Amino acid sequence: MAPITDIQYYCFLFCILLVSTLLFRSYAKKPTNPSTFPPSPPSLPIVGHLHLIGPLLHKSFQSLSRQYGPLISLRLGFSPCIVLSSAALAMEVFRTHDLIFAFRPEFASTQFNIYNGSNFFTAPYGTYWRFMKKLCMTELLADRQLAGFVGVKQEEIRHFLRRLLESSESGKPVDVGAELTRLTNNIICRMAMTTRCSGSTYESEEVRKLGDEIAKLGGKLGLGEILGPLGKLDPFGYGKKLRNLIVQFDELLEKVLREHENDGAEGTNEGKDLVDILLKTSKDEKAEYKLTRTNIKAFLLDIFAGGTDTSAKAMQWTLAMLINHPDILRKVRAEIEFTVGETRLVEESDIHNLPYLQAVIKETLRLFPVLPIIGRECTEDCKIGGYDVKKKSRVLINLYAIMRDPDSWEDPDSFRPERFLMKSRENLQRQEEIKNQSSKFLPFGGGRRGCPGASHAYTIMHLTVASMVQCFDWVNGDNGLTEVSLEQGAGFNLRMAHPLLCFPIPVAKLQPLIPTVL
Ligand code: HEM
Repeated sequence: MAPITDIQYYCFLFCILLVSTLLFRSYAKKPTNPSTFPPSPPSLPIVGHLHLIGPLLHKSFQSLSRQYGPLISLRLGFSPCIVLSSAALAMEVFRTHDLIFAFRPEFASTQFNIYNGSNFFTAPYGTYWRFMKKLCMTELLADRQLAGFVGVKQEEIRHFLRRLLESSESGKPVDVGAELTRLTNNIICRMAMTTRCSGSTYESEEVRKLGDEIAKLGGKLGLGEILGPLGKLDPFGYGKKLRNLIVQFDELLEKVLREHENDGAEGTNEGKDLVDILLKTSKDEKAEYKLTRTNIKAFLLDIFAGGTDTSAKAMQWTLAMLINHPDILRKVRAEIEFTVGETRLVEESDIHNLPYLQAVIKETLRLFPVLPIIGRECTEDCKIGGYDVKKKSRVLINLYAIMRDPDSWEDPDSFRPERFLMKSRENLQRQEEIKNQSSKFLPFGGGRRGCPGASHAYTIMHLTVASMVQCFDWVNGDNGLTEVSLEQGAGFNLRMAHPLLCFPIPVAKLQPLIPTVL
């Protein structure tokens, strides 16, 4: 069958909506007391509010919330949802009602996942989720465990710098996004399984590619959500493709698990990778939850699909902002030069002495949260912002709007890393302001379902961006323009609309430090 175009896809979705909504409306009941429910913009009979939504969902939600308030009720085709766009309301979800909102909505696409029901990301709040969360925080993604991978991260960043240097020698621009994705994938892959794959890089490379494709297809399938239950019909076969990819992923992981089992995973966790820890836990008869083989593979899929592309995209935005703000790039470099000197490459242990670099990363995540919207579902009726929210409502939290809200942030659309810095002589009011940032700076979500990989993501972003700035000057490779286009691409992730192509120019005195052979 010839590949379908996006236009055909949208037309098809529209036709199905037209027919099915007419049927649905004849059965649907109106709420008994609509006035206590969140306000809703005027809707059309068939598409609901779809006509108000552009290709950038987070931006469309942001402009609707500016018009109708920070809590609105929408219907996107067949999908009703409540959209929340202020820090105060997010805190009601993450703090006041954290427990009843510790669930994720069920998406039609999950039925194409052969691990459905075993993933950590989508798991309902219950024994399995609590067990995995604890395992993440105390072992898998605990600082102690991550510290054991300092060498892996350093080595992979050296490889990355080497590749940049080779590109600069070839005179061709580098696709920065592709290189960063390769870097973050390689790091996660080695952390998860490479202690046993080091002899044959085939599995790790394949797992990396599949994880990447699965994440992309998952995003595409999300579009079918507007069909509601009809999305399950999988009109264009994306679901089938997704299932096939996960089956391939599964076969590779089986091989990796068997290799690990043959080598044995006894003793302490020291020097062990994530698969070792997961296998050891699955054999623990006294564990509060009996981890299955499918749980292990589903968790690995979660961290490949959710933990690599995210950091890579955030770093692309950071570099773009630094190219567009050369004065800020100079400050980051000066800080590195002052702290690290010019005789060695920056290391993980230097990061805590680089507050300005940290502020730059935070400011980028504030302006460009790579997961701009997060979904939660409540298990009980509750009140948010004084409005009634019904049990099982799908609540979408617009992190993008929250972190650009003029009521929370001064000059919200400007890139000003200084807002995250506190000087020792700062007045009390400013100290209080910085302390309060945690309730409105939410790139990793919040509450008990907040991202467990934040600490790892920060380390990778700090170290990589510091290395890129320390070793190279960056010139935009797009048609000789000085500034990088900050246009956002369509999709569920906040990505750049155009590939970030750049010429890395090595800083002469540091070039000899980039290893030629690793
Ligand atoms: C810049 C990088 C990253 C960003 C911006 C990010 C952001 C997020 C966000 C917004 C959520 C949803 C939180 C919520 O519902 O409140 C999330 C969940 C999650 N993230 Fe990340 N993430 C990043 C990197 C990572 C990494 C490196 C890993 C793993 C190594 C990871 C693993 C997860 C997992 C497993 C969940 C699901 C947690 C749950 O449902 O309990 N993330 N992330």
